Amino acid sequence: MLYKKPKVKRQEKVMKNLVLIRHGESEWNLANRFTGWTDVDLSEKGVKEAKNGGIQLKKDGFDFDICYTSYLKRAIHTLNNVLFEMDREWLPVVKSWKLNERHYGALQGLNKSETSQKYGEDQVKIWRRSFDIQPPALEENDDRNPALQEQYRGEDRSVLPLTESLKDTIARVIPYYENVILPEILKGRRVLIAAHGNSLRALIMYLDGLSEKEIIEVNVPTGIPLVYTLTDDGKAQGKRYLGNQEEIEAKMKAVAAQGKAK
Ligand SMILES: O=C(O)[C@@H](CO)OP(=O)(O)O
Repeated sequence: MLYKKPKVKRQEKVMKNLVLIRHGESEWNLANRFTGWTDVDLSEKGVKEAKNGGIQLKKDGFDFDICYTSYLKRAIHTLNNVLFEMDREWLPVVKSWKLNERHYGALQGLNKSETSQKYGEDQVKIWRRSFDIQPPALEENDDRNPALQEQYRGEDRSVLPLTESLKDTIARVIPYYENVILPEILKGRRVLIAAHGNSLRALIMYLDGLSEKEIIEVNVPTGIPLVYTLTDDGKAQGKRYLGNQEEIEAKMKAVAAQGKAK
């Protein structure tokens, strides 16, 4: 018999992975300074964390077709180190300032503990983790105004921030995700996003459908791959951090504690 009727298989929902990674420890994470759009590099430990992230992804059998990152070198260098360890430096990488860290306004450069000693831990937690309260803004004529920086020279000045709340960050991260990244995922491309504590919190809030209260307690550890399982239409089904869960828990607590007066 030449033709055998194929057995009909039950149609299974195709699951897709989306991997997020926060940059490794930066020089200003190490110095415990508010960073935002300040373009500081990774610390030595941060480079190791990024490399370990890549080693872990490779060990767990992950592969990607396209990567996204911000305009800030701590995220770009993290992605480069991950891709180096995976022998995937040839992958296409798309950069956008829409994935930048939340703009921390006039707090940028200040030490988080000293700021807590001066203004109180409660105020610092509001600045760090409230949903819609902006830190004090930069002056227009401040050198740190993105409108005066080369990286943003192609942008309409009116869309560039002088400070941002998480809500403001969501207003740029999520449209970028929905309009640029999600269509690639839906086409079946395996996506890796290397970004920042608060631009990833914006994405996590959206993917997990968290409330304004729930997102307050979410802290993203540096250099640890976060794997989302998505349904074939892009809805998040679950997520997990790769690696030693106790270490990851300790890293999240350390991020939360950065605002302590000590
Ligand atoms: O300083 C920053 O830009 C961010 C990330 O490092 O800090 P925080 O965790 O305080 O929001």
